[in-house]
Amino acid sequence: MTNTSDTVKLRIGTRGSPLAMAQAHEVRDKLAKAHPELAAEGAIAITVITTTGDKILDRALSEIGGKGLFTKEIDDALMGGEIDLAVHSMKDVPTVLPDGMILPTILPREDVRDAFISLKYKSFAEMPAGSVIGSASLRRQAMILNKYPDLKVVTFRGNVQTRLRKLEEGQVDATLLAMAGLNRLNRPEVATAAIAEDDMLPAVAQGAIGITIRETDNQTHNWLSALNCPASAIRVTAERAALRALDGSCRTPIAALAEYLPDGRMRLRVSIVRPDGSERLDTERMIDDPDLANAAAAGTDAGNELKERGGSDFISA
Ligand SMILES: NCc1[nH]cc(CCC(=O)O)c1CC(=O)O
Repeated sequence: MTNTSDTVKLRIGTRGSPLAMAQAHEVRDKLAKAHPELAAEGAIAITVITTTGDKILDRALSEIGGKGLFTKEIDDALMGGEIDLAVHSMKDVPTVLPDGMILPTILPREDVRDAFISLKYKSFAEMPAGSVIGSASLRRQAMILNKYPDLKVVTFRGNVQTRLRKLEEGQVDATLLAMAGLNRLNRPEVATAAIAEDDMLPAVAQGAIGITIRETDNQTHNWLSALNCPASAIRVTAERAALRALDGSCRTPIAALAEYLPDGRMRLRVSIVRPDGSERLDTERMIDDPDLANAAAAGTDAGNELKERGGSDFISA
């Protein structure tokens, strides 16, 4: 008699979107490769969990409000013991984790840039005044309006297929997605161009995948240690510390990017933008000998500086 539940050694929880599924499979494959005891067919189960963010498709995420739109239901399954680890796009993970949960693993980070996608134009600069760009991200909308005040932005959600159809129908002239997502879906050709970080600073942790587990689960923790990328973890830690410092402000568009320089130092850039694009504040920190602790300290410091400079007016606008 074969009973699959006997053979399952590890249960991965994930959202069901094509991108989330690709990420979960990547983690399963890496674990199976690193640990012979997980390599047998069926040793790692993948459980799909629907989140609030997956159910509400007709509104901007900022409008639905609250934190953890893509994580809450998965957190509950993890803490309730229905799954042993959860794979997340770190961009969607709130900066404060529920009690008893840890984030021991960040995979090697993908391309951090946003993709410009249009059937008519090669870049924002080519677009005539009044052209319409669809995005559900307050950060992308605000960054576009800040740099190109003559362009129009509208709220626009959906997967790659839906967006391409809407572009073809002419509902919008361009849309944006993360390069990382397109690459993981094996659809890099969908990007008309990658937008340089200087032109559009990415979201905190864009392009990074993180894995959460129960704090007490040493078995899973040990299995995962082979998968962590320390450099990516330090970068994400710096950016998330900045976000956490600014957090009361969940409607303020925030962007941040930590990068290693050729000399080994880390450069952290953080920006906040008014939703209508009318004002933008930037700051930067250089981190010598970056590690998790000094990256977090630099991020907190940068976030606090912007919070102070922006004041309550900017932050809750
Ligand atoms: N919920 C949106 C989301 N969360 C993570 C990604 C992309 C992948 C990544 O940044 O790691 C996306 C889609 C997008 O912005 O295009």
